[in-house]
Amino acid sequence: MGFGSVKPSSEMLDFIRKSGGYAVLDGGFATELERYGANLNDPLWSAKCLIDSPHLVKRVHLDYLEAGADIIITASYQATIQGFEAKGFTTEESEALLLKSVEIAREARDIYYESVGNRTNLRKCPILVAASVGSYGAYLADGSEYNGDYGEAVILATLKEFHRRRVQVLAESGADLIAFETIPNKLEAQAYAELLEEDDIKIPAWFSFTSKDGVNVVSGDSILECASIADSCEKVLAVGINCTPPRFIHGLILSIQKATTKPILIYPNSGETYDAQTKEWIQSTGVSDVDFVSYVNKWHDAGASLIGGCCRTTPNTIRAISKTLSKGSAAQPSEPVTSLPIRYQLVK
Ligand code: MET
Ligand SMILES: [Zn+2]
Repeated sequence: MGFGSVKPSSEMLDFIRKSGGYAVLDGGFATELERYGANLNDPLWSAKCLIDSPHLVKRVHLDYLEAGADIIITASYQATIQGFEAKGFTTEESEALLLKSVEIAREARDIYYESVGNRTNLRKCPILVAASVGSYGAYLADGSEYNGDYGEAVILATLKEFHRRRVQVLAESGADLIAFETIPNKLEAQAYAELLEEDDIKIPAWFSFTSKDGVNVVSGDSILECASIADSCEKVLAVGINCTPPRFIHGLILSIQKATTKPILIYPNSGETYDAQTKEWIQSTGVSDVDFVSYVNKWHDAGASLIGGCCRTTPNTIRAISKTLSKGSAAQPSEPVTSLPIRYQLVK
């Protein structure tokens, strides 16, 4: 199934409609890897497991699929060619590791489909694999993805150059879409939008920003301006917020709606705060799964249609979100989708 001349955002709306009015995203990926014993204290963070424990990456994808995720996000958040090269990998090996992140997610999806067997017919929609692209700040691994402060030396061209090859490789990887996650500022959103257009990227993308005050994105740039950049880019199929405390989500959904009619995605963290110095989450401020899930129908009613969790959320959170939305949603799938996952193809 190809997009033809149809806009990605309307294709996503169709996907959501077929899913019964919403789709469930997965939850914290690195969090789960750590729960399985992975040590992520490394500049590559979760991407380190692509090198030393791919079996855990597959396991975590499967856990989220079993918990009810309709869209799974690859372990490439902090996987960059520059980061792998710094570890001594060649450019070719680094690109192969990026591809591997998508291969593992696709394998997990195949295993899941096989495991549910005939019950696949009961699925409301195909499962999508979203190739994660974390921000430049995530590569720096100094916490600047949470303040968006890259200094004056980093200009639009720097960010485009930094991300270009990685985006090209992931676009040809067999993923269904690219998930630009935890975008901390306007400049990086602009860089992604220009790359998507100039490099004739053949798969669509979502733009997901991060906020720490519920008003602006973490750099202080206006969420309205950020969402407008996403709105203007035809290859962007959904716009939203991730890795942001649950208490800010409702207001941010209302703000994003002022800038775009594209589907809105939200996958908040647990509400705990990340300490970039100690590289630890401060536990005391978080909300429990029960509290988290109590917001979910409110977010859906406010207009979010793609809902999941980010750091410190778990398969239990996703299971609870899936259950809550299925109870709260009056809409039923309008038609069963029995085919294997669609591969989005943009034809210019
Ligand atoms: N998808 C990524 C993960 O769950 C997002 C991290 S946000 C810092 O690990
Ligand atoms: Zn996160």
